[in-house]
Amino acid sequence: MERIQKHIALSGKELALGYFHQKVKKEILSDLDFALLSGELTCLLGPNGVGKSTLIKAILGQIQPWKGSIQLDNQSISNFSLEELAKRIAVVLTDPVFPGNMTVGQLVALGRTPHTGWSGKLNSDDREIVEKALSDTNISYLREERLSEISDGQRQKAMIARALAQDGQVMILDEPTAHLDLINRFETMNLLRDIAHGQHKAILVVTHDLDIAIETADRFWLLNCGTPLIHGKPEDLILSGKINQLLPSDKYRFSLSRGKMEVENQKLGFDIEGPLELVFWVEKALVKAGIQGLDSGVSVSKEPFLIRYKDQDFSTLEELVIFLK
Ligand SMILES: Nc1ncnc2c1ncn2[C@@H]1O[C@H](COP(=O)(O)OP(=O)(O)OP(=O)(O)O)[C@@H](O)[C@H]1O
Repeated sequence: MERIQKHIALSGKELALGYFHQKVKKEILSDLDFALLSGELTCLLGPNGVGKSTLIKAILGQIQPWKGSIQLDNQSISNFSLEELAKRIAVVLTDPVFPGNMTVGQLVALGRTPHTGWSGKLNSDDREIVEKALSDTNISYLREERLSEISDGQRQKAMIARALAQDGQVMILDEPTAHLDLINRFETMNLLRDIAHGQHKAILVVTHDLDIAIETADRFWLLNCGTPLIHGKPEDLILSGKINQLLPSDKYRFSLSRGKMEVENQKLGFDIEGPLELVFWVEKALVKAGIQGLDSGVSVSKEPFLIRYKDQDFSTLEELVIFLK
């Protein structure tokens, strides 16, 4: 099989990261290795407080590793000034503060700041890059709109356009879908994947949005307390069961057939017969209603949808639950 050699844009080796809290050393991440590949959308997932933002801060040069090193294009990031890093790594943080009266065009133009210096004066190349960033994110029509007068989804696209205008090889986004509805969450992540693939950028997204990440990411990094970073294609991590690393307890499980986390259902004291996909939802409704034991089984059929219990037919689960209670 031909092996495709991927370009490692950013890597970390044997990293130890942490903080001093009242002069006491508090190590958050130990012995951490990672490699962020160009041309891919990578999602970093892990529970609250595990150290995802801490890792991002280290990549951005805001905190220094206690041990190990981070390499950007095979050079230690400690060799780069913060200005140089800003030219190469664009970042989109969760709750950025920009004046509401700033226009989308002005925000995206700010992405050129690391290249223009203090003057902020754009030359024709800069203007072209800003226009391209607006058009790549499909928001050219918003150029003159004020940030306070556009939707959360549009503002997130504008933030991504600003990061694109920065024209770095690496883009890092901290929870870019946090305030968005389902469709905008998909759109944002699909846009990021298109950018990673089309412009060969290495994109790292910190997210708690497992469903959308499974649909869109090329690679997962799973971070958990005290264990090495697990990485791989989402589908490989699901099939190998490594995805369960994200689960806090046995109460939850990752359903292979449904592709998402589920609460482990208590075992019912009766049978439900019928097509599997219908049985699943009948079981869910009965468990939620606290119905665990019945005198006889339940059957469910499709077309017409009917639930039968003791010779009686119900056309909705609501009717069945009312009857059983
Ligand atoms: N400036 C700081 N000084 C001391 N401890 C800190 C500091 N910032 C974060 N921490 C601690 O580091 C740990 C990791 O925090 P971090 O914000 O990196 O987690 P996270 O994985 O990004 O969490 P979340 O998913 O909630 O955003 C937490 O225990 C936090 O309290």
